[in-house]
Order: sequence, then C-alpha cells, then structure tokens
Amino acid sequence: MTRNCSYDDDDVTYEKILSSFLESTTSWIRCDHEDSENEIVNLGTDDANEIDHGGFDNIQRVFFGSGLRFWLHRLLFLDALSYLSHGQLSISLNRYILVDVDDIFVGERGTRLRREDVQALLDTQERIQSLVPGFKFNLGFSGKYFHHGNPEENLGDDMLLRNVNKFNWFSHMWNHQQPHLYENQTQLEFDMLLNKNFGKEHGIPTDSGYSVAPHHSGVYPVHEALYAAWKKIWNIKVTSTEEYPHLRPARLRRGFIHRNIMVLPRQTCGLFTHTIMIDRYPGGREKLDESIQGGELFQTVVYNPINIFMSHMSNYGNDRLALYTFESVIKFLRCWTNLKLTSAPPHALAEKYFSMYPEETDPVWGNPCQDPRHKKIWSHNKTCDQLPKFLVIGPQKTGTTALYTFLSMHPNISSNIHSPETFEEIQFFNGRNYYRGLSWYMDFFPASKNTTSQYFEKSATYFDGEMVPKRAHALLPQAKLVTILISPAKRAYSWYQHMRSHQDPVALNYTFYDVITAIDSSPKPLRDLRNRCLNPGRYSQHLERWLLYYPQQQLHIIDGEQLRLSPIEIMDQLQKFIKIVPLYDYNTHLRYV
Ligand SMILES: Nc1ncnc2c1ncn2[C@@H]1O[C@H](COP(=O)(O)OS(=O)(=O)O)[C@@H](OP(=O)(O)O)[C@H]1O
Repeated sequence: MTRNCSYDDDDVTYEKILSSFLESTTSWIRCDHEDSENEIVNLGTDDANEIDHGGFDNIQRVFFGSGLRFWLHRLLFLDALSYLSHGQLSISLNRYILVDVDDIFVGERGTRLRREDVQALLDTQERIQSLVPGFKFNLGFSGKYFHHGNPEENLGDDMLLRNVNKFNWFSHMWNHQQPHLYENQTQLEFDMLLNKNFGKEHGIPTDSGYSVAPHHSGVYPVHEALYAAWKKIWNIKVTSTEEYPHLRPARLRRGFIHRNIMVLPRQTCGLFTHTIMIDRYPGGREKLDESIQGGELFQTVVYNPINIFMSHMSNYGNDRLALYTFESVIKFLRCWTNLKLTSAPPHALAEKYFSMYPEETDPVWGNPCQDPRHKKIWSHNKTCDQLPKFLVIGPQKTGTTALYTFLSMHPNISSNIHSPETFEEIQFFNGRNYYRGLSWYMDFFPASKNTTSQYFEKSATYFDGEMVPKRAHALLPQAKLVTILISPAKRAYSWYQHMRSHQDPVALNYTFYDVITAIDSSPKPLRDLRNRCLNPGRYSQHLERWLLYYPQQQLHIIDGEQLRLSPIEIMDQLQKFIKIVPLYDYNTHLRYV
C-alpha cells in the first residue's frame, strides 16, 4: 500500500486501502506528512491490506492479509473500524500527556542533575511545548535530599529552583520513606509538613493537590494513614499509581477514588532509576527506539487517552534518556498519527479521566496476598489470616442467625467481632461500608495465634447484593460460600412479619397479600416492601450471579427446613465442606425441640 493519500486504482470492487479513510479528519494515520508526496510505505506484502466495497453483497470489508503485528496495521485497523462503521466505532484522537519526574533531588552523588542537565531539561521542555500545548515537566520533590549531591550537582539543584516557575511541582515524601512503613499517622503528618515547609521556604508551589508516594507505597493497597495525612497536610485530591489493580498487564491498569482522592493509572515509559546510560538499557538503543517507533511506548499513548508517565530524575542527567525518549515519541506520534497531544495539570486530568470512565469511580479491593508486589508495600501489621475463610451469604429470613450461632459454638471457628452499627453482620461487600476500605474490614478480624482456627463472616444481605459476588471474589477468591434456601414464599412472609414486628408502617397498614400483589402504580413504599419480600427469593437469578465469579465447588447450599429439623446432620455436612478440624460433635450440644 502506498502512503500517498491520492492513491487510485482501476478496480472498483477491490482496491488497496482507500484513500478516503486515510484522508478523513478522524483518521489515526497521518497522510499530510511532509515527505509523503512520493513516499511509499510498505505495510506488509503488496496485497496485504485491501478493501472490498461490497459490490457483490453490499457488505464492505477491509482485509488484513498479514495480521496486526506491525504497528501501522493496528492504526489502520482502528481507521478501518471507524470507516466501516461510519464513525460509530471510533475513538477520540485527543491524548493527554503528563510526565512526572519523581525524586528530583533524590539520587546518588554522581548520578544527579548538573546545570547542563537542567538547561537541557528546559530546552527540551520548550521544544515539547511547541508540539504539546500546556506541557510542563511535573517535578516531585523530597526536600531532605536538596543539596545532597556533589558541588556541581548542588548547582544543578539551585538552577532548578531559579527556574521554579517554569515547571509544575508536586510533593513526594520528605525523606523518600515509603508511607506504608509509618504505622503512626502523626509521624507521617510530621514528615509531610517538613516537606511542605521546605517547599514554601524555597518558593516551590505547594498547591497542586497532587502527590505521588515513593514506590507506590500506601496508594494501593491502601494505607489509610497516607490518605488521611495527604488530605490533612497537603489537601491532596489526585495521585497516580501503576499498581491498581496490578502492575501487569499494563493495559489493564485502572483508576479509582478513595476518600475523595482520585487515583489515576500511571504508565511506564521503560526507563527506571538504574537505566541512566544507554548501554544499560536492556537491548540498547535499538530496543529503546523500537519502543518509541511504533513499539510499546508509542502504543501506550495510542491506546490511553490520558497518560501519566513515571520517570526519575536520574533519567534526565547522565545520558538524558528521558529527554530523548519523550521528545522522540512525541515527534513520532506527531509524524505518523493525527492524535492531538495536549497536557494539563493532574487535577484537570483526573476530572477528565473519571468523566470518561465513571464506572471506575468505585474501587474493587483485591487481596494484597495474591500479588507479591502488593504484599511488599502493605502494612507489616496486616496478615491475610485476618480475612474470613468462608461467608454465610444469606438470604435474610432463612435461618442465618441460627446457623451463625451453631458455627460460633465450634472451638476452631470464629466470627468477626461485632459491629456497633450492624451487630454480628459487617455488611461490607454491599452498601457504603465497602468505601471504608479493606483495613476497616480487616479490623473486624483481629490477628490470632491459632492457625487452625477459621474466620467466617455472616451477612444475610450479601446473597442478593448486585455488586457483592464481584467484590467478594476480588478479595476472597478462595472463600467458600454458604447459603440457606427455604421456600421463597415462606421467606417473603417471614420478612413481612419481621417488618411488622419492627413497627414498619407499611407492613402494619397493608396485608401480606396487598404487599406481594402491589403493582408498578402502587405507592412507592408499598413497592419497596414488595421488593424486599420478593426479590431475595429469586434464588436462581442471584445464584447465577455468584456462579459467574465462584466455581460451584465453593458453594454449599443448605436446605433451611433441614437446618430446622436435622441441625446435627446439616452441621456435620457443613464442617466437611469447610474442611474444619477437629470435627465438632454437635450431637452433644444441639437438640431439635
Ligand atoms: N434452627 C433453625 N433452623 C432454621 N431456621 C430457623 C432456626 N431457628 C430459627 N429459624 C428461623 O429463621 C428465621 C430467621 O432467619 P434469619 O436468622 O436468617 O433472619 S434475619 O435475616 O437474620 O433477620 C426465623 O423465621 P420466622 O420464624 O419465619 O421469622 C426463624 O424462625
């Protein structure tokens, strides 16, 4: 295929990729390239990519003869989707880029910025600004390490401060300490304050509302003390991490909001603290250029509307690989795509991100013990034994309290400690408690020395909670689930009686028949009661949702009538299901009366 946009062909049914979709303003591939007039770009074999106008069957097709491994083919594929769907399947061409330079003063002597490096930083920034409106390097500072270089490097520090207004700034930790190592919030606040005072004394703006934690520590898995101290000392509104939900695969990184702090996904540019010289870059310059020219870094920008890049100060000194990398990839993007590159401060990017992906607002708490990286940056006071091994999920009015009592009799089974609000039930995975975070949940399960003991949690509203299976599975994928079922009609009636005994005015004023036959035009309170009577009883619907996440071997269904009539037998079966040892002899403790 030629890249010359005036490509023409005599064949009316099949032709090489149509000029029209490359000429369109929404096209990904840029055709007005300076030297494109006579340029021929080979996109694979000669007839690798063709369009069929649908002359025979009225269905237009684009053929990709040699797959999508070549980067230009991928762009072409996006263009093809857009072209064939008449714009319905097209993604915006706007791309935001923010480059964080973490640890602007932190680095071993001999690897830090000298004045020439700072000048290069300023010069490159200026050139990038002409390609990416609004672009400024975003410098993260840990004040304790200011002037900790050799004399030349200390002059570099001074030059950064002389140019303080040319950059954006954000706070790192004062001493570059990982926040999850602070158990004491007061100490964390104290150290944050030191950094803030340093910033003020040196004319560094302290109002960006953005911060980044060293090594992602405390951001995810969440360290509550960090969020609280960030809010209090810095009024932080935005942060970013590579760790949510996991570092890899990078394309699945997402954002979430916790305690009103917006956590944005962060992209990796391929440069790390130790890759400061090109000969230490894995694979050398060839590999770096591969990443820039259509490879991983290029595609990161292509596929992410908002890009916050992670880079370190040492990448800007030495061989200045970061300057080379960012300027080159931006130029390459500008040369080969119609992407519109801009930059904006973190808060604006965060607002934009969550308006684009509102479904990411709610976090999904994963299990830190299932990711070795997360375990490393998790409070040392926490252990995964502080989580339940099985859940009694309800539904309500099926005998869950009786089952809870029987289980609690077992010497090696413990429930959570009671909640002041919801008593024996924590009700974490449904409702607002979930937003209180994992630490809040784990505090209900104090660390125990008895390793053979099993924690369980009973919350009868879990059964029919829309979000519960997904959330429970994210945190407790190995957990066993116990549900009790009785006739849905009996359950509905039991709930109605329950509400009457709690003096619910609707239940008192209407008969059970009135409630369950309420129609959509009935008063809302009546419909609400009807829903609470009937909806949890739609057993198959709720069980199907649980089984989307958990294998059926992890689910144990108890017949509620049997629990009433033969509790000993039921408890023996349950003990075997949860594999608890020793087996407790309920025969000597329970009797059906
Ligand atoms: N041992 C035993 N086995 C089976 N069922 C029993 C048992 N003990 C009590 N019950 C009946 O369970 C009903 C209360 O269920 P829950 O404890 O799940 O109710 S709640 O959701 O916690 O309010 C409640 O039903 P109703 O009598 O219809 O209200 C209890 O009678």
